[in-house]
Amino acid sequence: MTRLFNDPAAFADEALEGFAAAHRRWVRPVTGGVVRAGGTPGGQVAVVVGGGSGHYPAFSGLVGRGLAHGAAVGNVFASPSAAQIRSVARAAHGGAGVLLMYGNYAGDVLHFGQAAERLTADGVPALTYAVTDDVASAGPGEAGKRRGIAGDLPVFKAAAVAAERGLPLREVRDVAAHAGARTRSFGIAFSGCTLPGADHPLFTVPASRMAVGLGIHGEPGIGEAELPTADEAAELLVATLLKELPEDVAAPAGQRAAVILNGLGSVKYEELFVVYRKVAALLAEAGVETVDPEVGELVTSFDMAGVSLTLTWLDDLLEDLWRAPADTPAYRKGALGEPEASAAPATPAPDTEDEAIPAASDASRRAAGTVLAALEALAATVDTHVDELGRIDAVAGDGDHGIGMQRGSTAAREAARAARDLGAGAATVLAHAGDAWADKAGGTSGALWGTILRSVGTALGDQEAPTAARVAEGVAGASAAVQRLGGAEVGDKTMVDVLVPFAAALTGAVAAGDGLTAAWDRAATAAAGAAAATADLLPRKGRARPHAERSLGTPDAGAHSLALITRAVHGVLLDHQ
Ligand SMILES: Nc1ncnc2c1ncn2[C@@H]1O[C@H](COP(=O)(O)OP(=O)(O)O)[C@@H](O)[C@H]1O
Ligand SMILES: O=C(COP(=O)(O)O)[C@@H](O)CO
Repeated sequence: MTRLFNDPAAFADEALEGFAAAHRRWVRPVTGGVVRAGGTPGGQVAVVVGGGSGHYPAFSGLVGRGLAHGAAVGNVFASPSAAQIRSVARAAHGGAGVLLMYGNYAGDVLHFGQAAERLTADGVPALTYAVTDDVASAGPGEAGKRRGIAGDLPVFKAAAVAAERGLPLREVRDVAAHAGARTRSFGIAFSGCTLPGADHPLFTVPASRMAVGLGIHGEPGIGEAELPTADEAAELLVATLLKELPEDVAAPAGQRAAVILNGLGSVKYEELFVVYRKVAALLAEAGVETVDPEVGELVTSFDMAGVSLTLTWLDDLLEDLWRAPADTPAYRKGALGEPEASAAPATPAPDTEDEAIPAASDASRRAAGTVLAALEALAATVDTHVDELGRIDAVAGDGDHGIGMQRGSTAAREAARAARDLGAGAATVLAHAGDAWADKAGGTSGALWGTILRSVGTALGDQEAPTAARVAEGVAGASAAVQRLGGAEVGDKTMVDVLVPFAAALTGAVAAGDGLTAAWDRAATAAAGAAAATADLLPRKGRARPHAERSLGTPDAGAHSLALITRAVHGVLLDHQ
């Protein structure tokens, strides 16, 4: 239970503010996260890590010498936005490029990928690496789909030490990939976490049972079993990881491994030690030499009761990098010499970039009023359904869809209003709204909704009066852009299952001669049907994928919210026709 909070929507920002105030020796706050207080030494690759809030000490607590140069921090259980990541990376840049590192989640992949593209366009060389250590989240044949959990730490550390030793950007990424390929984790949980402001946990486990194969976002495990003793828990964790050796490790005997026994938030250190006692014995029995083991909270999930085991199978290089000293707010080992001189801030992060408002025709400015009304209706419908969207998302996901949509749609409405007040046309109002949505919400839906609004705006332009055909073209463009960006297809149980039939119905009705309002009405009806039909699908993308069976019978959260929004926008079109 999270008891101490103010406005739940401000929780992540306020926690970061307090963290930075408490740890000035190590970190300096910048827009979107924190960087090392002493900066990045000139000519050194900067390793910028990041992810959602709720996982402390990941990610901000891992910034300091011997570990990350900066951390981009998103909302609770939602990836930071591309704008946040870009800002942190520019502040951390020491002149030799930036490696962006994160766990393999849809929102992180989208936003860190977009940030890397924007940084490269800014003249800051940037590469990405997603950690995929959780063996429960996909089979060995699909290792690229696995989530990142406590294995983040050894992989981040290997890359950061390689950067400190002067390796160039590509080689630092190669070291990250090498460490990632040799890192595996597996966990169990006894109760889910409760998000700030929520009155019940994201999942529960019966008292005599445990969830097997936990996630770090309050996702339920992939299975359930009898509650074990501490020794039985250790046996399960060790046996699972010994079955999952990396390709280039033939057998455990004779190997060395970095070991992390990670508490997820409310398992006591003493309990962890009782489990570790057996973990150490079992690894020794298997002939594995443990190197600098860590027992404690390193990647958490609020107050979730759970524990995970991570093994990084070491070779000489990885052992050297794992043993290297580190000095961060939450992770310290060994002794470090005097800090090197930091680079002059090569690419200071702009706090805000005021985009000029391009000239618009009177007709487009009038249309901008309708666009603003549509965004107001959109935000109002999200507000009304925020709890319902969270509940649907919690069935197999992380329960944050309502909060994320609320943050995004509120920011979009405010940005649209400001742009409209400055005389913007329809395209510019939608572009500002889309950027604000992606920036303030982060997460998968933030990136995708930002793209939807921008795509529709591109089709409308700032000069012509929007016709029904242009609106339909814009929606079809948005549908194609979402599929390109997120890689989902119809049938994967995502918002694409609604966006594609919605766009097709709108285009079809307009081509058949319907006016915009009538065509939109038909399309919104098709959207509602398509959203309901996602209840029968098994998810193949996003957070819900590892819990596919559990989601049967419940519609996809993003599909449902999109259908609700299309109906709300129809109300605005009726009023403005
Ligand atoms: N690859 C994808 N393509 C399109 N939509 C996706 C994809 N992955 C997830 N989604 C949509 O995003 C929704 C989840 O949004 P949200 O909960 O806000 O993001 P997150 O999962 O990052 O917390 C899902 O219900 C689904 O509709
Ligand atoms: O949840 C996180 C990011 O993934 P999303 O796909 O945006 O939910 C974050 O907590 C882990 O980085």
